Amino acid sequence: MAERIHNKAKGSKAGDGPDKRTGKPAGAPSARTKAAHPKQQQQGKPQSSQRNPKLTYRQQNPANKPAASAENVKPGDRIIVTIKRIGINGEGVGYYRRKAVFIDGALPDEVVKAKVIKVEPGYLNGEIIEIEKRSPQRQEPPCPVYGICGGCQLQHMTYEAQLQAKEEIVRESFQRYARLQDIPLRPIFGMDNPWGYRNKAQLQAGREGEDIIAGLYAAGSHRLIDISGCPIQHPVVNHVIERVKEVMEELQIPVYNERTREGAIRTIVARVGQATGKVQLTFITSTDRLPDSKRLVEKIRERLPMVITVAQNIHKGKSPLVFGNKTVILWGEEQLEESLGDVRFALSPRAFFQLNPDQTVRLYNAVQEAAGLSGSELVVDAYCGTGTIGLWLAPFAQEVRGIELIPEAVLDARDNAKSSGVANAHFYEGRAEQLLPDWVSRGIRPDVVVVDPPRTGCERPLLDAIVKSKPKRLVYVSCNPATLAKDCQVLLNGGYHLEWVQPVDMFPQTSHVESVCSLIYKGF
Ligand SMILES: C[S@@+](CC[C@H](N)C(=O)[O-])C[C@H]1O[C@@H](n2cnc3c(N)ncnc32)[C@H](O)[C@@H]1O
Repeated sequence: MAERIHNKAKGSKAGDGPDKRTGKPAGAPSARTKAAHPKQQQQGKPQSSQRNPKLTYRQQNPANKPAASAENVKPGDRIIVTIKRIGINGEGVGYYRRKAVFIDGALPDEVVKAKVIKVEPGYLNGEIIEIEKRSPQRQEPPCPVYGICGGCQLQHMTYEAQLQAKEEIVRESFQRYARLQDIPLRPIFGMDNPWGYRNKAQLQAGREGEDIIAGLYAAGSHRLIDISGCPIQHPVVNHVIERVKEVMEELQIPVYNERTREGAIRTIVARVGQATGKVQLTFITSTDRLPDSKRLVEKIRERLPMVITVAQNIHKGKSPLVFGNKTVILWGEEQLEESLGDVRFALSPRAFFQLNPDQTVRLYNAVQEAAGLSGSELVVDAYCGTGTIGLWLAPFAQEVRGIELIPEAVLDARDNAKSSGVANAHFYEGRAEQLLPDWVSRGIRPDVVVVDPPRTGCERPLLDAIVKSKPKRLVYVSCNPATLAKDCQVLLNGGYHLEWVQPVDMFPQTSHVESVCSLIYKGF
């Protein structure tokens, strides 16, 4: 089922949508009635100032009897919660009779009346019914599909408050998981303009009546939400996506239907080069043949002069990966040129590249500072992806060795080294938790190790090999403060000292926060 919601907020059936956590209908409002969505609710009523402050909430609201104790709480109960902080997924976190309550769309210092929707031994999930006391940090989210498309979690919060919340998330994680009460936390690197920063859109194609739509599935469902003019997407990318939809509609290009397994185009991917403004456009198809591809390319070339590549990637299977293995260039250049600082990249349609280039430069500068290179060091870049961090550091080191699991990413890393003229960086395919211990057992002792693992953090054998080989500096880059703090605790127990933690806001309006940790080996 597909749904189209334009900036002008056409009618929608979003109210049937499931809740992110439960997958059950959550009564999310349509774009037309968006002010009613918890994340978009502007003012709770009645005003707490109109009440008799001497009466308890229960005395003032006899009909809304709160549940007797946290143990007896059941789904459907109404509870009053004061929100203490923003949780790792962007939800408001408060306590009901000492039990944690997670409430989507609630902000710190707000008092909310919530319906309990899930009861677990350690926590409750609630849904806002009414905001009793509203935070001054609450704002009207600019996006008409906010709270429905699931891409952003914090648009209902001022940017300043988002940054503060992200610092708190990092601090809280170290307190909770590393038992460090007072960490050397630097102020987060925020963006001057926290909108329009994403250089790539990857949108599912669908149909609504005669219209072609492109968007994301509503969280936990197969309901496609059309996204027009996404405010965190680069404007050129938004423009390209809109024109491409028009051309597909004119030519009646068949889009893939998940249910019937008929049609061709599954996903539209548009990536803009930050330095050039040129766009690489890829159609991911479920079939080898893309119907009417010649006229499709012609019309795109006529209307979108910034597009320098039209590629087709074939993904026939059911795999959850977005791209298939085969890519054909239908017209134009094989690769998109991109650069970060002085490092140049040539990106094939499937190649991974950071989505926020400006903040990536700030992130990598922090990594470079933490690495403290003098030119004589052997640096290991574990979990290196397409080699971006290793290539950033290579001019300041004797040698860089990157380790990456995905073979294509290793090939891209080697290509990127070539196109940037970097001769002292070598990239190895394998598991960091196997290759590094193996190197250490063969007497290879890195001076600096950089780790940038997936959200799950580093595998224990890797941490053990680091502690065993004692590189003088360890740089931990992480997109998950919880696993970062847990892994840091292992390293601190192994003789490392936490010099500083630098959070970086790579994805404004979302709850994600990236951090760089500088750790120095001091022994005991
Ligand atoms: C967060 S990304 C980091 C990418 C890169 N450092 C960058 O800045 O673009 C994590 C990378 O680790 C890779 N990976 C996942 N598990 C791995 C493992 N056990 N050993 C080596 N690489 C792994 C993933 O394929 C992915 O490219």
